[in-house]
Amino acid sequence: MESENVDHIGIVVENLENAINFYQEKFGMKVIDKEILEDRGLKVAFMIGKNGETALELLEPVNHEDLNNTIAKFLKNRGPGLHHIAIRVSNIEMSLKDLQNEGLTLIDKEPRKGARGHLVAFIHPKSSMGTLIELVQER
Ligand SMILES: C[C@@H](C(=O)O)C(=O)SCCNC(=O)CCNC(=O)[C@H](O)C(C)(C)COP(=O)(O)OP(=O)(O)OC[C@H]1O[C@@H](n2cnc3c(N)ncnc32)[C@H](O)[C@@H]1OP(=O)(O)O
Repeated sequence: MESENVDHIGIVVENLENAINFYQEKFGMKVIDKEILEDRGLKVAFMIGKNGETALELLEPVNHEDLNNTIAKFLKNRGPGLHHIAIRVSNIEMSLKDLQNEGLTLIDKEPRKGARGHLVAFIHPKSSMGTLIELVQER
């Protein structure tokens, strides 16, 4: 399959506003999008630097105590920090088929609507060298 670029790097945080201030004040990054993903129980912010190629996606669970929420569970088990990388592709359905044929384990067999209205799908970290990988197709 072909990748376009690293779309974003997902970082789990304890407190979204504190994390936004940190990346703004220390690294001069700016927020390009902030939303609450009701269906995922997440508050997210995307931040970029001056040239804006690859974004950071900061993720905080709406309810830290809900351990059915993957991000709340991650925060409890591993603490804040790097969570996933997202690779942008032009045809997500074809990329998923290719990766499945290559023997990777798909968490999402079908793409679904993710942040910023894009189509997204995740690959299991156990089949991708220990890193959770998200595919993203812009729409
Ligand atoms: C905003 C929106 C978007 O981007 O548009 C999103 O949905 S973003 C982000 C929120 N959505 C997601 O993350 C969806 C995809 N993620 C998932 O489905 C889940 O988090 C899994 C990756 C399947 C892990 O869930 P599970 O309940 O199995 O977790 P667990 O704590 O029992 O961990 C099982 C094993 O996976 C490892 N593990 C867990 N999370 C990991 C991560 N982020 N990166 C690498 N390894 C990870 C644990 O260390 C453990 O390894 P050991 O067995 O060796 O101890």
